[in-house]
Amino acid sequence: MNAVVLDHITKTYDAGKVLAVDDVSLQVAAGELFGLIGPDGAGKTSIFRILTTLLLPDKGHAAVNGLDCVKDYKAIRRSVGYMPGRFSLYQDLTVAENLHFFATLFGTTIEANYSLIKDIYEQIKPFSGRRAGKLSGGMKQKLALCCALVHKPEVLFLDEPTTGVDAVSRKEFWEMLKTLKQQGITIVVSTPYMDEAVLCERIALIQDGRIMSVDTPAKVVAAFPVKLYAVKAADIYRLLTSLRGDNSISSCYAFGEYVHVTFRDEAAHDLQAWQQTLAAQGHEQVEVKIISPSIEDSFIRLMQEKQNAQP
Ligand SMILES: Nc1ncnc2c1ncn2[C@@H]1O[C@H](COP(=O)(O)OP(=O)(O)OP(=O)(O)O)[C@@H](O)[C@H]1O
Repeated sequence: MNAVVLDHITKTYDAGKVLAVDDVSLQVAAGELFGLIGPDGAGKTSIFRILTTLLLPDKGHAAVNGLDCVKDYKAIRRSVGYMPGRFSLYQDLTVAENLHFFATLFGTTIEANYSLIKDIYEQIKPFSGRRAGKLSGGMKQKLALCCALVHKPEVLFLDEPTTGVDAVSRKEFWEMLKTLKQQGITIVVSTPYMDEAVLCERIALIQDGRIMSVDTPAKVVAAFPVKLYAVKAADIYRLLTSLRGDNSISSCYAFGEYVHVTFRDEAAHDLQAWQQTLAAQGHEQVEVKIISPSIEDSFIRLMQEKQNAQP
């Protein structure tokens, strides 16, 4: 069964002036760890708010566990956990008080479902008397996750849970999600970090309210239609400027210390000859290689294809 269904969902704001979600359809299977991947303003929060019954769509239907997000909102609210992008915690309440508060809201107790949160809560238990406002980002994130889990939800919605959190806490967080998944919970998580996409079973790449691709991370990357090259030189800015002036190049963008390049034609490009051409143009310490695309490369490619398709 599908745990989450979006069927041609559209959402606008400001009397239709802002199109936040544009005819989105997708399904998440029960027990899946599904990622909604896209930059700020892509429409991720709007989708989460529709699925958690906090926002009405303009058009389309949405369902969670077979329940309609409009008609069955009360039943959905009981059966889902939601960790909003900006922390949902009460800053003046302590760690223990926050957790107790959320348990009481759902008519349960911390003890009733303690096995589900135990591994996560044990990590913040030494600070149980500390006010939430005085916790580090990583600890707030763990507490917010415990609060979203305390009523044992069947589906967990996590909106950018790792934004603003340090690298170690991010890694730990994804480990926790894997454990929760093993316990049968369906997880829908959004992130602007493309490197986190590979940690999901399936992903939807979203931009300007539209889904550009839905598949496993491996298949999204495998669908990259052309060869991808990485070029570097001592002066990366100068290199980028001269590559942008080359008509045979279809796309080029800075990517870490390299520039990623695709060509208009798929003829074999002699790496050595290209390196020599760039050196003859005055570029120093030139390095050219063929690379495998990442999710971010796929995202950029799909975005460009979308832009090119626009009239
Ligand atoms: N209440 C609102 N009124 C007007 N415009 C809004 C409102 N909420 C969101 N928007 C706009 O709708 C679009 C989608 O926003 P949304 O918050 O759903 O995206 P997001 O991917 O979650 O990004 P972010 O991480 O920045 O929240 C953006 O252009 C945003 O500015």
